[in-house]
Amino acid sequence: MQLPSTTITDGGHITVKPKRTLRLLQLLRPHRALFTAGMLFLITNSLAGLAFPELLGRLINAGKQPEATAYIHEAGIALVVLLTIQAISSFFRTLIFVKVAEKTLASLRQSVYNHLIKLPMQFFLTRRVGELNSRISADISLLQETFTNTIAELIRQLVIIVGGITFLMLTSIHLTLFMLAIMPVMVLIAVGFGRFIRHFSRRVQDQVAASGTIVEETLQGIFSVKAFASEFLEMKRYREKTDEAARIGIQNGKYRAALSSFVVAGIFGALVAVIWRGALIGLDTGQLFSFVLYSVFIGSSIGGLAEVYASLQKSIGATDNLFAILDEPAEPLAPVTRLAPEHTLHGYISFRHVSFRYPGREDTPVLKNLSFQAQANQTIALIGPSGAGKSTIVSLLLRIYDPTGGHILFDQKDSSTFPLSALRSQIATVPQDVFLFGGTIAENIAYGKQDATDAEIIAAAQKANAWEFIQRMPQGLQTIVGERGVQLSGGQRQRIAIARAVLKSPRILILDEATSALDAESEKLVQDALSKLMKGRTAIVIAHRLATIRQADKIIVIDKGAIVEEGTHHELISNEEGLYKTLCEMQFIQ
Ligand SMILES: Nc1ncnc2c1ncn2[C@@H]1O[C@H](COP(=O)(O)OP(=O)(O)OP(=O)(O)O)[C@@H](O)[C@H]1O
Repeated sequence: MQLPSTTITDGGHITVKPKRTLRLLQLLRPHRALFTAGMLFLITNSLAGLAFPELLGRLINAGKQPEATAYIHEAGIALVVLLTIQAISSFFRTLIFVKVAEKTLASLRQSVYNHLIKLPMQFFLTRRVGELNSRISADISLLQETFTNTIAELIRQLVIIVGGITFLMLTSIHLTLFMLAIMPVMVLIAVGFGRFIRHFSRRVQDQVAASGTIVEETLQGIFSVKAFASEFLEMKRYREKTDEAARIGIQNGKYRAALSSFVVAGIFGALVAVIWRGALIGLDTGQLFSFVLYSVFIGSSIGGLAEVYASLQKSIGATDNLFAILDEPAEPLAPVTRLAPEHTLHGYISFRHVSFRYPGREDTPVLKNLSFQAQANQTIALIGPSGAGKSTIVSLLLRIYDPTGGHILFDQKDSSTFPLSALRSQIATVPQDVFLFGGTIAENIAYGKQDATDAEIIAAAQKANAWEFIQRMPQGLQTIVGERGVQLSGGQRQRIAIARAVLKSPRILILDEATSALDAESEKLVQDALSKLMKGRTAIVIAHRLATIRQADKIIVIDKGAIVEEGTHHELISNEEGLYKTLCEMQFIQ
């Protein structure tokens, strides 16, 4: 995948760069008013949290004041008010951030999908679809966390650190500096240590998983284990893996033990040192109490900041991946509402000296200087051995790819002068491997024409010889086809695809004959439907069974990307030396 120039990867580690952070924040732009409101609640919430230790300190000290009861009530009520403000602001802050995150992610999902579906075929050639899909959903979930929590946490922690230090400075600059010299260092060491341990725990889990795999595999393949008498070998392998897991686990335990003593000695030690020093310089109980509480707040915010930074780095990596997809140039597609007269096809097709190499396989010419014509309403059959280049011709016709040499003309005009969507909307394909979507039969037929009425769908199904079997199904047109149409037979799927093409009523028809033979009856139904469909249209037929193309106006024999013969069945069959004759003989056709 082509990554944008701003991506900086350093041994798999992604560093935060301002430009990339900005790109992440730009996603929030449409919701900036709502986001700002959320920010206000967040800041209110953080400030209220900040006042908490101070007020608590006052409450503790209130007993020593001359009119103790009044002071105690005052401080107590102030704390209740504070907690109410905190509760309310916390509610709205969470609500608003979730709203912003959900809206942002929905539009991000939509733009990534909308872009992805418009990317040219060559993008998909080098990527695994499953991987792309899980990548995108993982990256988007990461961003969900960022927009709901991470950004808010970052702000909250900054407010607490800055505000907390200010409060402390007001109490005692000397003690604050003392605290700052030891507390953050201890916290950061603890965070770093914690991360190291987490990495170690992952290694333990991997080892345990590896030993689990041995159990699973050997039990599934227990027959082979016994047949090869390898029980003792497997026992040894399992012992090694589990012993290793135990060894790493014990080592991990040592680090954990060290961390907990460090937390007790280091962090609590730092707190003790602060209280000690504070007592020495004469702070009273209340002041000392709020001082310690602020120190804890600040310490945990510094620790939290390190986590937030790591999580932001991951999100920026995720946005880089998503933006890399968005930065890929898409096909210039636009919805076809009405065909302009100059873009209406009349059915004449001409290949002129067309050459082609697949992107990424530039060293292998697939089509070599290919020229042929199809007059309007003619049927042209493409035949030739497997790998000759027949499907490639179809891909070029649909402009899935553009030729690397030569031209393809529709009605004497270069194919590149037609808008892609306008061109494709006038061509229908009935492919070999019919792909049916998981919806109803009606939806699948209407794929050729989204606004088709039920009557039109039924008429198309009748023309495609599909109506009879659809009618026999309990739910008729509303029958749900299973994933990839598994509940339908090959012949039935083909007839649905034909009905789709009937409904689309294309000017040009591309038929890729199924290689797997249908039974005689299905074959006849499919052939009948196809003959009806081909009438009055230009048809390009990729034929595997030569018996079906005798009536073609022209048969083009392709071998290794070049045309080796061209003519009608009768012309070609009389050439004793020809490839067509040989192929016919192999299929017992006279
Ligand atoms: N996406 C691709 N990337 C690279 N090479 C490809 C790609 N698709 C096909 N090819 C190569 O192009 C050549 C022509 O393939 P094509 O699918 O057009 O042949 P075909 O005549 O339709 O074969 P079949 O009858 O088996 O379907 C083959 O050598 C094939 O390996």
